[in-house]
Amino acid sequence: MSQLLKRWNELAEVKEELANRDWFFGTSGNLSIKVSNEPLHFLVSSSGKDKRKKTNEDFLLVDKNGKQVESTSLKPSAETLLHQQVYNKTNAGCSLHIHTVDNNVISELYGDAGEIVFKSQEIIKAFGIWEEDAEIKIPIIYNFADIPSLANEFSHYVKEDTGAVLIRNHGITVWGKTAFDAKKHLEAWEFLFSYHLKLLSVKNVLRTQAEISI
Ligand SMILES: CSC[C@@H](O)[C@@H](O)C(=O)COP(=O)(O)O
Ligand SMILES: [Zn+2]
Repeated sequence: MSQLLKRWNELAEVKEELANRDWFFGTSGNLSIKVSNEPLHFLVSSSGKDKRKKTNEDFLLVDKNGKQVESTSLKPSAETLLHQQVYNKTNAGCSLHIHTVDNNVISELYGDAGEIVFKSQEIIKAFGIWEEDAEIKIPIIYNFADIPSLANEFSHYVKEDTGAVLIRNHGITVWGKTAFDAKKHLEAWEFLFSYHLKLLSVKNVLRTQAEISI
């Protein structure tokens, strides 16, 4: 099997899993996977498609400048520039972007602080951090409508082969050495966001109940 087909199948499998989690609301989200280093070529999702559907037009091959390698009527994701930053600046092999209600709410709650820190959660081990009471933080950047400005802001946080950035009221982009790593990190981040929001809302209910019973 060619490297291209292998990577296509790998990305298609990840896309299907994220779709099964219902993480592609209203055509949002995009995915990419590196196919070769020299020249740098990666598969990226086609723009504007319903990512829950599986078709043979789901991805197209682009180069380090985000240009189609072969002539096609398909348009690369509107956010291809962010994926380019990942492959041009690191040795990552896969980059995933999704919009969820939880990641949007977290980004709005902590957007002014510019980051959110999580600690003492077992799932932090999914990021390869094994110390007791470990901390992990994710930066939150402004959602520039102009994609080159967004990609420029995003690039300040693209330093290692794995990482993640929250874009305020937009979504999360996670990258990793492999598709397996990127998906694992994405799931761990969404777990942390969901846990945190649930904890805040339960605490709020308990506080209200305590106030009523005074
Ligand atoms: C309809 S979601 C908004 C889009 O502008 C974008 O943020 C997104 O995630 C999907 O864009 P796409 O061009 O399909 O990759
Ligand atoms: Zn998006």
